[in-house]
Amino acid sequence: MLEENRGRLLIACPDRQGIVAAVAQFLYEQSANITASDQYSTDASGGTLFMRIEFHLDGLEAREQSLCNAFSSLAAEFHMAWQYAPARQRKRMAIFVSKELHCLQELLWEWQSGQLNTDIALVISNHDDARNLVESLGLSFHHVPVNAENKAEAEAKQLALLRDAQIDVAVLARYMQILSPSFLAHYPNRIINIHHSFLPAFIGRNPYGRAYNRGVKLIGATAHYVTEDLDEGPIIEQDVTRVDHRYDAHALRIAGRQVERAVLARAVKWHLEDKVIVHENKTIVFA
Ligand SMILES: Nc1nc2c(c(=O)[nH]1)N[C@@H](CN(C=O)c1ccc(C(=O)N[C@@H](CCC(=O)O)C(=O)O)cc1)CN2
Repeated sequence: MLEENRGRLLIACPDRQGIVAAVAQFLYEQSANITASDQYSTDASGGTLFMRIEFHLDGLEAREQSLCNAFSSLAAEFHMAWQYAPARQRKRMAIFVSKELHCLQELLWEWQSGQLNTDIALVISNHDDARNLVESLGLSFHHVPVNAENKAEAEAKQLALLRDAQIDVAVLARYMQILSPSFLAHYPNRIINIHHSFLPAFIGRNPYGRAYNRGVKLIGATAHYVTEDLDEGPIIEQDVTRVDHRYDAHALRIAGRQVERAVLARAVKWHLEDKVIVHENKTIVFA
């Protein structure tokens, strides 16, 4: 379907009868055709309604300002928090990586194969290990070393790179530096991290080593939006795989890579397609 004529509306509001009908009627009156619609209510008697609607409208770009102005009246009537996103606007993505490259490789492969509808504007790393891989694809690579002494300066460099590249979303693909609150404030719910455990188990450093010591029978990975609370941001996607007593900590790390890369790729794809709503440190994913 032609992307330039496709728009998306994400809505969250107090639930009551008639909201879905009112939104559908609004789009009908705008001469739009609904191509996908999904909603979820936490509680039909007074909970919160979440909606994701995709629609087709010929000449959308020229009409979207007036459409949004008109929708804002309906949104006010239903006390909606809402977001409009035209499908034609590919999100510009930055990827942060440290020394483990498997998640970066998965994102690059999915992007190359057309699975991820995004422009990878740059890759930033605190190590140089990913340079050859990234530059072999003609992508921009920036080595920004980070240590306890230069953290503020390093983050200032990173933020300048993100600003100049007009980034919409950043992905921490096994990036092993904790981002400061001031850094995060620039990109609320627009930085996605892959944590290499099934959160909330094993928050923080060395989750596989701790999992080994605990004798777990499952290991997992969690993709979440990054917040000040380490590895406690809104969860977007998770998965697990079975392990047993024969796995040492290194074997757990190797087995975990497959889960990490798949979980991150799904989470990033859903974000790029405007399928994720964040509400009260949780997500509603219209996958
Ligand atoms: N503000 C946030 N920053 C980051 C998060 C997050 O949730 N909030 N996730 C991490 C990734 N991560 C686990 O997935 C993680 C990375 C690094 C460490 C850590 O303790 N690293 C260093 C300390 C580095 C520093 O102070 O910056 C260490 O090994 O001592 C814990 C968890 C990415 N950033």
